[in-house]
This record gives sequence, C-alpha cells and structure tokens, in this order.
Amino acid sequence: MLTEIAFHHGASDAEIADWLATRLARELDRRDGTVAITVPGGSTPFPILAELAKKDLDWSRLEIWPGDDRCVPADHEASNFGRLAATLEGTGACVTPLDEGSQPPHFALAWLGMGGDGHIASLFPNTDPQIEDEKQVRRLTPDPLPPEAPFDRVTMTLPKLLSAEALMFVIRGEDKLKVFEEAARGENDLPVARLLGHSRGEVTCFA
Ligand SMILES: O=C(O)[C@H](O)[C@@H](O)[C@H](O)[C@H](O)COP(=O)(O)O
Repeated sequence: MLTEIAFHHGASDAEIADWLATRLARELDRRDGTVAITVPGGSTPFPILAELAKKDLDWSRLEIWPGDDRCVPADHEASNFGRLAATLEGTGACVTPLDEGSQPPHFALAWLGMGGDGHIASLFPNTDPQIEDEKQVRRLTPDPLPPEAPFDRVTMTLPKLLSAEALMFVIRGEDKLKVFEEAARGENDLPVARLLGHSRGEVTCFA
C-alpha cells in the first residue's frame, strides 16, 4: 500500500524552518493553551531549529520534546535534549527531556529523521518496534550501536509517534530517500515502513 506523502525536494534548512513556523503559527491559532511537537536528534535538525528560533512565534505556548535521546547526561555532547535546549535557549519555549517514565502529551506534529537502516527516533531494526506497543516511551539498546552515538537510547514508540496529528520527515541523501520511498510503497518492513504503513494523518517529507 502506498502511503500518501507530500514530498518537497531540494528544500533548504531555511525553507524547512519557514514551513515549520507557518505550521506552528497555525496550530497556535487553532487552539488555546500549549502546542506540543516532537523533534529528532542527530545532525540534520539543528541548523533548521537555529533558523526556526529566529521566528516570531508565541514560544511561551510551545512545548518541544525530543522524539528520542541517548542515555547520557544533559550536558553530554550526544544529548539531544541538551542540544535542543541550547539551540532554543532564549526563545521561551518549554524544552522537555525524554525519560523512560515520561508521559508525553498529544503532539500536533511529530518531526522525524531517519537513519540509512530505516530507523526512526531510536526505533532501530533490531528492536523490532511494535504497532501495538503498550508503552509510549521505551529504553532500549540498538544493536549494532551506532558509531556516531554508541549509547543506550530512550525513544517514543510507534503508537506514540502515530498518535501525532501529522508526521514530517527531513531525509537528506539519495540512499536514505530510496529506503524511505521503498518503505512508503510497503516494500520493506523497516521501522520507518511500519510507521508509514499505519499513518492515517498528513505525512510530509523534505528530501
Ligand atoms: O537521536 C538520533 O540520532 C535521532 O533521533 C535519529 O533517529 C536521527 O534522526 C537519525 O539517525 C538521522 O540522523 P542524521 O540527521 O544525523 O542523519
């Protein structure tokens, strides 16, 4: 089954930040109280977030959660929460660390990256992520440990990510895009395919 995805090819970090700012402004207008989103770790998101941090938004009503994190102290260079808090410092946004016992809120948007092995958040293929997982957040050990961040992880689960009103991906590189497109066509059973195969809301991919 082909998942309906809106692809945007060749978008710059600034253009993706513009898209996010427009989406967040719309979500803030549509409801009272806070708007929560989840964002990825890794290398791709932070230049985008640095651009987004310059936007004129009601940041005091925005709650930002890492979709996953490495099990390291917040001041460790590999900490997604630490990098996120530093990048958004001064905006007024509430940046929340993800812990095994976290009960994350409802998300207006789940922004994800993807590894070349088809992992999303820290749902690596070896962890065999389940659509029916009864947990919202899990601690797990990738195997093999990713050389760029060889740590245990804490991650939102497939049902938690699927409960978001919309999914958005930033996929950089032809090899990754090939894996993503195969997953969208249901041609693999990687974690990204399991997510896409059960998504019922809007899916956007910047590649
Ligand atoms: O904690 C992490 O590393 C991420 O959440 C992870 O899922 C990341 O999004 C992908 O591995 C892509 O990483 P890059 O953006 O570095 O390619």
